Amino acid sequence: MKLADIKDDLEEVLLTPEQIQTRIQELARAIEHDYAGRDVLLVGVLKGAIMVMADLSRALTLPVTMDFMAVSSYGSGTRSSGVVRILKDLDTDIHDRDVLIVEDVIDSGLTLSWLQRNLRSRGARSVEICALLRKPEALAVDLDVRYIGFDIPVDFVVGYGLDHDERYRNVDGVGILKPEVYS
Ligand SMILES: O=P(O)(O)OC[C@H]1O[C@H](OP(=O)(O)OP(=O)(O)O)[C@H](O)[C@@H]1O
Ligand code: HPA
Ligand SMILES: [Mg+2]
Repeated sequence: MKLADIKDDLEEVLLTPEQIQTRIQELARAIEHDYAGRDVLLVGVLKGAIMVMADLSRALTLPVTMDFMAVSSYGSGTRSSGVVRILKDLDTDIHDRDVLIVEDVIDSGLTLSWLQRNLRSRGARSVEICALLRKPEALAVDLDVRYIGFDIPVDFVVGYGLDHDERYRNVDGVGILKPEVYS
């Protein structure tokens, strides 16, 4: 679906598909530079990261391996509960591996703060974060993020993997959801 198909539900368009793809190419160049000659494992955080994972991995000229985790802290609400549950764990042993977590959005930061600590405790050589979006004014924890696509306002956003109650993930860009749609 295109942003235009959900325009009635949107307050405004935040990022067009073109803006997202341009930024993903830039992130890919930075990652290639930093990980040259290393064997990187991309860890996508389901489900939100599916689009970033698909596009970023294909933008890279490095050979990578990919794995996925599913964690949930939101349920169907629009606020993080802070309680992170593993719904699906990695298939990969990450001891001594260079891990790059791929995420769609950093909101409170609670999910990634917990996940980064969890993966580091498994003995990974490095655990860095690449997130397409970050809401600096919503951050509730200090988070060490290596690669960031866009800093955005605190509004609830959907599209390009991001859902509200499981809808809108298949929209090609990112838009701000009208508050009346979720309240
Ligand atoms: O920084 P935080 O406040 O922790 O929020 C960010 C997290 O919340 C969303 O996931 P969600 O739990 O909604 O699952 P989903 O990816 O399946 O939508 C999003 O994809 C991040 O993983
Ligand atoms: O703005 C958001 N949109 C969708 N999912 C989210 N999870 C945290 N913040 C968001
Ligand atoms: Mg979600």
